[in-house]
Amino acid sequence: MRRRGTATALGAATVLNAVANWKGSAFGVDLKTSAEVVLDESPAVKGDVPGIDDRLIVRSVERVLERFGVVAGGVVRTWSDIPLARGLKSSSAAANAAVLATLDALGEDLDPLEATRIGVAAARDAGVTITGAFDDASASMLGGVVVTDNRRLELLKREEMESEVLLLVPEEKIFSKETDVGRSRLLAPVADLIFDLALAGDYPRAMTLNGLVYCSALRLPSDPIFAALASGARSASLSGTGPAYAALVEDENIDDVEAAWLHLGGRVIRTEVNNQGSIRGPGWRG
Ligand SMILES: Nc1ncnc2c1ncn2[C@@H]1O[C@H](COP(=O)(O)OP(=O)(O)OP(=O)(O)O)[C@@H](O)[C@H]1O
Ligand SMILES: O=C(O)C1=C[C@@H](O)[C@@H](O)[C@H](O)C1
Repeated sequence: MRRRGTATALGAATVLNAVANWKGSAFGVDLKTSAEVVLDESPAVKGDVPGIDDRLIVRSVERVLERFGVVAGGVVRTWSDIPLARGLKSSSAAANAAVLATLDALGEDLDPLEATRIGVAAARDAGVTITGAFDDASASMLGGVVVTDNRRLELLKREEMESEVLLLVPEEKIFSKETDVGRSRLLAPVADLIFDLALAGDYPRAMTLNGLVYCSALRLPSDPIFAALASGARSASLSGTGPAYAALVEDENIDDVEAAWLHLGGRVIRTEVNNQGSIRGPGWRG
């Protein structure tokens, strides 16, 4: 038996970080991770991604095999243009791509949210997340903007959103598992208010408030948020646990926001909200 499967999943950016109160909101962006899974009769699943801890993608493949009662080994590989450990959901995209590529190899189908929950369980197994990050995983899988309850693994809302997106990506890496959970959770009552804004569909205001609150909790600079707003961005926030920032920007202001952010150091990526979501089968491959 030798079966090969492929898939491509999205990066995402934050409207509301769920670490404070387990409720989160995020939107898919046009950055991608592709995975290839080759299943065979070898005794174990192995990762082949030089320089990256492969436990997350190996567990993602293993959990899909367990779900279908298949005994197999093999290899999982990924290619990505999502900067790692910056808050842009590289882990959610890697897990989703590995899950979908395994389904592709097996010729099996799962409801997209069930597939997402398998990736979240693998992220917990691999210890790369605080809440399971079902918000990020759903945005990566479904595209558009989502609002979720990460404790109950429930999708509360999803809608399409049209916007250009700018990302400021500092050099430094911050792994989600190392975030300051204690300081974040002190702000849970404020996060509840941001959640109400997100659930009401007021994503820009929710996002900017989230950014100010989490920059303060995590002792990260809020200057990129003010610089983006001063240059005409509709909203800006720290993304996830940082250190990257995301802004929703109208076409005519993109050059100004990009110039303001370039002054702050780091890389600026121009992208847009992706409403299509992750796809199974051959696609983009970095
Ligand atoms: N392309 C990839 N292939 C395999 N594993 C990956 C890949 N990208 C990320 N990962 C896994 O995800 C881990 C990083 O997860 P982490 O949550 O810290 O970063 P992030 O998802 O980019 O940030 P955030 O969750 O704040 O958006 C890596 O250590 C690795 O285990
Ligand atoms: O690890 C986690 O549980 C999370 C990490 C960040 O990406 C957050 O944005 C997300 O809401 C939750």
